[in-house]
Order: sequence, then structure tokens, then C-alpha cells
Amino acid sequence: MLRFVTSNAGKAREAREYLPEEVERVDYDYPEIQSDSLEAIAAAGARDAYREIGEPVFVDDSGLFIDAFDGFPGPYSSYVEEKLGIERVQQLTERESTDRARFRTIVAYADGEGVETFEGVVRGRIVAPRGDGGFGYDPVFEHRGTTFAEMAIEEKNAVSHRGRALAAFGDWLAER
Ligand SMILES: O=P(O)(O)OP(=O)(O)OP(=O)(O)OC[C@H]1O[C@@H](n2cnc3c(O)ncnc32)[C@H](O)[C@@H]1O
Repeated sequence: MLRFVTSNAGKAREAREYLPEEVERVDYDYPEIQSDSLEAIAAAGARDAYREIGEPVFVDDSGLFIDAFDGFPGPYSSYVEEKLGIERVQQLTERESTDRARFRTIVAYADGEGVETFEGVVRGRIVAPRGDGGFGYDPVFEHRGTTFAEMAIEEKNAVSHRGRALAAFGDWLAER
């Protein structure tokens, strides 16, 4: 059994679909350090959650990196979603010369022995919202003509930043 420490139910749903082992969601809101690096944030979060819970855990830190804004909001995606909302992020992007963006996830696993991190990245475009599945920025993130909110969970996992990071994590677990 794997413990996924996250306050985000959408992330937990995707991890359950993907990982071979059972996933238990632990709703502990670990303090996020302020950093430009998703790796550093995820690793610190996993370490902290392991100390708090006392069992092996993993966390997922994700961000939307918009090319026209030099990667912003990136590690600040959650704050920007809360303060501006995804429609305004999309409207701001529309005024720029490119709508290209990347979604990145770092999964960090901590046990008594240390921290391992796994990365997943997907490229796409910021478009006017479409679809009602998924969560967060999914309605405005289009990958090969379809927004993540228009995809079923399995379809999104097959191409998404989180799916790729979870796949790398799953391979590592299997080889351990
Ligand atoms: O408790 P944690 O796991 O940290 O949950 P969170 O929602 O705060 O997680 P993040 O900081 O990693 O999320 C950054 C932002 O990116 C959004 N996000 C993360 N993964 C996403 C995905 O697959 N599709 C759309 N939006 C996503 C999410 O809604 C947040 O606004």
C-alpha cells in the first residue's frame, strides 16, 4: 500500500488509476517551501510528511509553465489559480504571441532512507476553457487538439505530466 499525501482529491483519483499498488490518500497539508524549483518543493514536502506520518509516503508537486511568461506561474500555479482563476490566465495568454505551455509534475517519495524524485512533463497550448472533467487548469490546457478536461482519466493519464511521473515512480517501485 502506498500513502499519497495531498490535499487535492483530483490528484489522488489519477494516482489510483495508474499505480499498481493500492493508494491511500492522506489529507495532511504539508508546509510548502517557497522555491522556483518543483523538485526542491516536492522533496522538502515528502521529507516533512514522512517525519509527520512515520511511514513511507509520496507527494506530487505540479505546475503550469507558460512560455510567453517565461514559465510563470510554474511553482506558483496554485496561488495564481486561487487569486486570478484559470479564465483570466487564459485571457492574459491570448494577448501574447504564443499560447504554448508545459505542465510538469514531480513525484517525491520519502522513506527512512532518503528521497527519490520522478519527473513528468507534457507540452500543450492554453486555449479558451472546454470540457468538464479533471480539475484545476485542465479546461484551458489542450494537448493534441483535446483539453485535459475533455479526456477520461485514463486518456489524460496516458499522456499527462502526472501519468508520466507516476509511470517512472511505478517502474522504480517494481525494480526495487
Ligand atoms: O496538497 P497538494 O498536493 O499540494 O495540492 P495542490 O492542489 O496545492 O497542488 P499543487 O501545488 O501541486 O498544484 C499546483 C496547481 O496546479 C493545478 N494542477 C496540478 N495538477 C494539475 C492537473 O493535472 N491538471 C490541471 N491542473 C493541475 C492545481 O489545481 C493547482 O492550482
